[in-house]
Amino acid sequence: MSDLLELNGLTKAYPGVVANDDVSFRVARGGVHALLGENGAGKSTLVKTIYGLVKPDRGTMRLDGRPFAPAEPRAARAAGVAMVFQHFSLFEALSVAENVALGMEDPPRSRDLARRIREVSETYGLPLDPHARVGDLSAGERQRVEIVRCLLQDPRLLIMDEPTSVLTPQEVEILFETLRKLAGEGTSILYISHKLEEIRTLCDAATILRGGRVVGECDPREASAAELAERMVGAKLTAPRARGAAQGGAVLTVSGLSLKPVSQFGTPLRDIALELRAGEVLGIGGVAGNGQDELLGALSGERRTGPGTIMMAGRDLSRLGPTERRAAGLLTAPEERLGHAAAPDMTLTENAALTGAARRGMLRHGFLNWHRARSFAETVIEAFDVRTPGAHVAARALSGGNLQKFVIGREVMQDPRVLVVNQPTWGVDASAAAAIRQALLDLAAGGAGVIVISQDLDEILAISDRFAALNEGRLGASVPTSELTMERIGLMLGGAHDMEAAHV
Ligand SMILES: Nc1ncnc2c1ncn2[C@@H]1O[C@H](COP(=O)(O)OP(=O)(O)OP(=O)(O)O)[C@@H](O)[C@H]1O
Repeated sequence: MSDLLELNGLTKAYPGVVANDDVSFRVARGGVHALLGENGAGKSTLVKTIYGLVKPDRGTMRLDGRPFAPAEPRAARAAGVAMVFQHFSLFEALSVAENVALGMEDPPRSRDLARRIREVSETYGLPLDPHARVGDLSAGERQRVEIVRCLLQDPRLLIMDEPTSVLTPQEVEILFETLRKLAGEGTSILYISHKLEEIRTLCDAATILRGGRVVGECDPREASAAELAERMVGAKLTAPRARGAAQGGAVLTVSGLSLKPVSQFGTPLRDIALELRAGEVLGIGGVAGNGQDELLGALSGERRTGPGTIMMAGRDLSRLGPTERRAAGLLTAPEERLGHAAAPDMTLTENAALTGAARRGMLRHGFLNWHRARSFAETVIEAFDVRTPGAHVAARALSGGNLQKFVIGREVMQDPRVLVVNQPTWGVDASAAAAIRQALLDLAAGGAGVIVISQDLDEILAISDRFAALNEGRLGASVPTSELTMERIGLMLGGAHDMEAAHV
């Protein structure tokens, strides 16, 4: 197999950090090449360089043997490079075809475009209706739109940054079949993921980055996931400590909680009830878009619900706003870290003050004590191993996983009575994910109640005492995790919990 892409000595520095340091490797034609590395290792910077979004300080690239230095994404696309980003960039109110047309330099007439979308989606097994409105599509279908948009450009290199984090296991299967077919036809794929088992089944080559440098190349099919993880971090991983917290009385009782969606694309919450005891972790699973964001919004106080629906140790919190709920000890960390959990242009100190001011004694006579805010931010950075030059750095300059560690650490370190987190380890590397899970377990062991909303079933099974499924805005009855099988979970996620219980 000849090489399609060749990187030679790529170097890119940001203030205080060398994101890519003399990076060289080759991607074979028709190869599925993984880019591995812990959070902040420099993976995104590297693929952004290939896609013309980042200009390297030094180093060169060759595509098909010819010098390649795209000044902007348009130039990279013209040369046959396509990229599917971690975050979707689609307009919900527009149709699939309209969204695809927006990303094209020279879109064909709409009837022709709809036909081409159908052709591509049939050829690659990615069922998609060109006239469907994007707002009505699931996360997996939205990703198909992004992929089909790339395929219409006939790419020679397709870059995918964490493509499976929002997909169900079935959708992952479909995606992998598509990628294998593309590779079989000669398209090269550069694939970033923290899910090492997936990399082992999909990829035929891997480059491992650590601290911006290439520290190894391997065939991931011949390495175990543990070996890959250890090469990424350069140390042996420790398994999470088991815990044995005694569970106390109820700290949070939710009953009759219903909520209308904010937009026509939202999910209503329907008569949700749950009881969370001190010292326990309740896992809430479900396919994306079944009310996870809405449930978090109702618990955080961003949306208000009827009186008596949210009770904390006998006190009615349902009419209180987020600040008052925080003061009472009910803390939350939403899924979307940039923009929701953290303000992108604010420094880490400012972001620490945003949610930590009251509980960490930063307010005096209505003024903020910046010294305390900074020292709280520094404590979180230290305790959660957030890789950044310091607390003065803006949230948007952190790599995704490092910002996630900061956001979770900021809440954990405020000593909550109840902590609710949504997708706590999304985009976080294996060792940092283990650290975050351990922090949640420790919090529960210390007597707090913890609710973990996640699409990662392995995660839920690893840390929860009980599991409940969210399906179309309804929360099924919870079941002790020790009694669960994958088959039963599948039925619960599909909304069949009561039927299933009746058969047991
Ligand atoms: N625009 C920027 N300004 C300042 N620093 C940046 C910028 N972009 C990235 N960095 C820094 O460069 C380093 C590499 O970041 P990068 O996003 O490439 O890592 P990554 O391997 O993709 O991480 P993750 O797995 O968390 O997404 C990090 O230390 C990050 O903080």
